[in-house]
Formats: sequence, C-alpha cells, structure tokens
Amino acid sequence: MPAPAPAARMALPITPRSSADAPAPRAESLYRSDVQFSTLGEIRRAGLAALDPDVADFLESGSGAELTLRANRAAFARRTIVPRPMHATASPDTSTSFLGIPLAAPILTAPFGGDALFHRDGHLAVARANAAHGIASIVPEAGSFSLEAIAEAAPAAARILQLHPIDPVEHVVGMSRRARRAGYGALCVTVDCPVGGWRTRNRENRFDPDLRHFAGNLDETGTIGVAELFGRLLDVDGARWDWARLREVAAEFELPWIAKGVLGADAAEQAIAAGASAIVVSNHGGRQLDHAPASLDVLPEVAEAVAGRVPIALDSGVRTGADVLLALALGADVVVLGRLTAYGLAAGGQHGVARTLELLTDELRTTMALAGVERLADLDARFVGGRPA
Ligand SMILES: Cc1cc2nc3c(=O)[nH]c(=O)nc-3n(C[C@H](O)[C@H](O)[C@H](O)COP(=O)(O)O)c2cc1C
Ligand SMILES: O=C(O)C(=O)c1ccccc1
Repeated sequence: MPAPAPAARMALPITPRSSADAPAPRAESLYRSDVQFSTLGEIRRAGLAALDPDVADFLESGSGAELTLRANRAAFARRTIVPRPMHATASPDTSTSFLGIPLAAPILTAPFGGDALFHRDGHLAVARANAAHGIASIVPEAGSFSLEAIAEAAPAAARILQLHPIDPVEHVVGMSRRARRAGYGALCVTVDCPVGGWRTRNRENRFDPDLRHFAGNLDETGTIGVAELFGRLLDVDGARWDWARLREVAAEFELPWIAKGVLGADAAEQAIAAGASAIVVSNHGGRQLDHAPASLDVLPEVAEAVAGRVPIALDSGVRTGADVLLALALGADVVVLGRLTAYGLAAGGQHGVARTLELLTDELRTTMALAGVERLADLDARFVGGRPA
C-alpha cells in the first residue's frame, strides 16, 4: 500500500479510481506533477491511466483497422508551418466567433456520448470549463446528462446540441424544441453515423457499458427509449435518412444547424442545399467509416467548394496548438476537440478540461508568435508547406 498522500497532493488534478491507483510521489522529480499539468501529453497519460482499460479503449480506438484514426495524425504530421520571420506579433490574439458565438479561442468541444464513463461530472464539467475559458460546447444527444442540466451547469455559456438523424422524426423535432427552450444557440446534426462504426477494440473487449451513461436525454422525451435509440444508431439496417428528409425536418428546427461529418465538396454542397448554416469537416475521429480520408487532407477542397458561404469547423486528430494553426490556415474557422476534451475530463474533471483549454490556447499563441501571425484572420495557405496525402 502506498503511504497516505501528503496534504499538498490533495490538489492533484486527477481523479484516481482509488487511492491505490494514485501515482507514488516522486520527491526527486524536477517537474512537480502535483502542481499543475504542464503539457497536453501529461493530461492524456493521466486521463488514460485513470480509466478502466476497456473504457480507455472505447475512448482511444477507431473503427476497422484504425487506418483513418492514424491517417488523421499523419495528415497533420505531413504538413509544415512556413513562418513569416521578423513579423512583429506583440500579442497574438486567439479570439474569433462562430455562427455569431464569440469565442476566446477558435475551439469548440465535441459531442461525445457516455461522458460519465470518463468522469462522474461528464459534460457538466466540460460546460463549466468552457464557460470559464470563453468557448462553447457541442453537447451530445447520447450523453450522460440532460441538455437542460448542462445548460443549468453553465447558464451564461453558449452551447450547441448534437442530434442523430434517427426515427421517429418526432424525437428529433422534440429534441430541437427542448434545445431552444433551454437556450441553445444552434443544433449540430451528425451525418456520418447512419449506423455505428465497426468498433474492433470494443468488440474484442466485449465492451458492454451501462447504457444509462448514454441516456441522459431520454427519460424526458417519451418518444424513444435507450434500447431503441441504440438499436437505431447501431443497427446496420438503421440507415433511413437522406438529405431531402433532413432538409424537411430541419425546416422545423427554428435554430441554425450544423452538418457534422462532411468529407468532400459534394457533401458540403448537399449540406448547404439542405439548409446547414455551418459544416464540420470530420471523420468522427476515425470511429465511423475506416479508410475515410483524414479530415485535414480534404479540408482545402471543401473550403474551396464552400467559398465562404458558411463557416467551417474541423475535427479528427487535433492534438496541439500547431494543429489548430494548420487547420485554420487550410480553411477552417474553428476546430472541435473530441479526445483532447475527454482526456482532460478523465484526468481531472472540470479542472482537467480547463487546463487542457488553457494549454492548447497557450500553445496556439506561441505557435502564432513563432509563425509571425498576430490575428487568426491573417492565417491562410501561404503559411502551410508539406504535402497532402
Ligand atoms: C468517446 C467518444 C464518443 C463520441 N460520441 C459522439 C456522439 O455521440 N456524437 C457525435 O456526433 N460524435 C461523437 N464522437 C465524435 C466526436 O464528436 C468528434 O467528431 C471526434 O472525437 C473528433 O476527433 P478527435 O477525437 O480526434 O478530436 C465521439 C468521440 C469519442 C472519442
Ligand atoms: O462512440 C462514438 O463515436 C459515437 O458516436 C457514439 C454515439 C452514440 C453512443 C455512443 C457512441
């Protein structure tokens, strides 16, 4: 058994599963891990170490042979940032806005279901951290807490509700009404989830989580139960929606909506034609269609096709401040953070997410200064070298 933790270690921003799992103090260490996480890598390692191995696999894994999961990182690694030397950047400014939502940094947190598997406060903690940092959450439909509870946890913060286009249609429209009543500013329709991805690691682990972690929104609607929702989401015979249907249903939303899961110019056109006010270039973090292209690789052609008609968000593989700069230089207005947010949550709840946002924003400011960029609006493809796939 480890010795009882000294008082100073009580501030450790980790929620160990039990005191036996707490890391042993390393008094001789130059870097005092009990003070504050100092890099995003430390947060990831602490977060994954705090989880059951099967839950860590649920978080980390991709689908199929995980080719798209790896392609997302490889796409960032292939790109270079070409600096503009001797360009005064006294105070790099990371502020921007997205769909009229002011943001202190070009970041939204991603919708991820099952959030209480990572930390008991789940998206409540994410919303609180985001409010303090001045950014917005995309709240998952299949999360552990109701959209109303998340709104109450951070009343002043902007928020967007993610929805799955699944039957019955009354469920989708009902959710959109609840979002509007609870002060959500937009909806985000996930268009890359006609059925669940082929989750190899979850299958091999016989991963069988308590479905209540995904059911935070379900008891109030009455139109669909958790087993039914999962059936519709994961059943291979569940794919019954097309753009025409989405356009019709979205006409009843009374909120702007974002299409999440666009990976090419055609899909971007369809989304805009269906009435989307923004798009997320995304392959769902490599969790849906394996062999799908890296989102960074298709971003330039999507941005060219969209030609400024709607704002563009990008997710899938964003892990560093330099990644954020690259995505913005290649045409994104903001990035969306899936796993980075979940690592912070697992590592320390609200404080872990807050530290994640702080470190990512600081890294972005350093990268901007080194690249010679004072404002995000100055970023364009001239700052990017290297090659796409
Ligand atoms: C554990 C987990 C659960 C997710 N659940 C959802 C979901 O319910 N709805 C959705 O649209 N996307 C979901 N996603 C995808 C994220 O919203 C996002 O697209 C992806 O994580 C971005 O890639 P990144 O993790 O590399 O940042 C989930 C991702 C993870 C890691
Ligand atoms: O795991 C996912 O990526 C995901 O999209 C999801 C959606 C609903 C329930 C659980 C996970």
